[in-house]
Amino acid sequence: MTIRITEIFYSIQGESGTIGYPTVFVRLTGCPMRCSYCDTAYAFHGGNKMELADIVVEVGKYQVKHVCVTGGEPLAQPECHDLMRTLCDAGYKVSVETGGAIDISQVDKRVYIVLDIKTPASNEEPNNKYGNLDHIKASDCLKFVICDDNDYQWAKDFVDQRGLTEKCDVFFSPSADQLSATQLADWIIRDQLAVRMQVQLHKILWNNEAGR
Ligand SMILES: C[S@@+](CC[C@H](N)C(=O)[O-])C[C@H]1O[C@@H](n2cnc3c(N)ncnc32)[C@H](O)[C@@H]1O
Ligand SMILES: Nc1nc2[nH]cc(C(=O)O)c2c(=O)[nH]1
Ligand code: SF4
Ligand SMILES: [Mg+2]
Repeated sequence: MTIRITEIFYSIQGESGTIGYPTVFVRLTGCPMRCSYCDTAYAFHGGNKMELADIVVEVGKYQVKHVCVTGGEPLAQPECHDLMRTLCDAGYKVSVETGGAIDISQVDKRVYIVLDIKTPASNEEPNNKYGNLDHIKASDCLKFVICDDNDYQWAKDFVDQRGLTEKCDVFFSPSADQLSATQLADWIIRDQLAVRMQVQLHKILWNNEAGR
């Protein structure tokens, strides 16, 4: 079984609930979406087909507990499920970053799902598969990348109306170079939201899109 891979690298997790852990990133190639702010457009095309067994060998070169399966859109390749299952079986703590346009119901229950809900300014909000919310575990998380004040209001209302902070962690993150982190923090405090503020740690540390 082969999977198209853009890169496998070791860094510090810069996002979501596992932020700060040394992590191996497996970045799958290809994405059906085109978010306005996407910092990973280099993963839309290209990459190399790799055997699942060779991916596991590459990950095994690092002394690490955490593996983050990302992209592109990792779930766009159905073989991603075999990869995640194999990594879980090997004892890794596996997370998957998904943009929410593809069904998550078949994701292995041991995997920590980071489900991005696309906002209006991403231009991909119509592609959110809202049925995915029914498959989120209490240990998973939801994430909103906020581009402007309209996105903030939209995300706030979305979370409020569905009581999402009662369901799992909810992250609000500013779109890099588009919305100031301080502005987003001020809005969250003003409205006393029960969400978790997040900035991409790797961009602070290395000022690049991946941190590798
Ligand atoms: C590159 S995506 C890959 C996984 C999946 N396609 C998704 O969108 O969740 C990983 C994460 O980076 C976030 N991201 C991409 N570009 C960003 C930017 N310019 N500022 C902040 N977060 C960004 C995405 O919203 C997503 O949560
Ligand atoms: N350091 C680092 N942390 C990350 N967390 C999620 C990433 C992603 O691109 O999905 C990412 C990434 O690209 N680099
Ligand atoms: S879904 Fe993820 S990889 Fe695809 S365009 Fe949006 S941020 Fe980029
Ligand atoms: Mg990234």
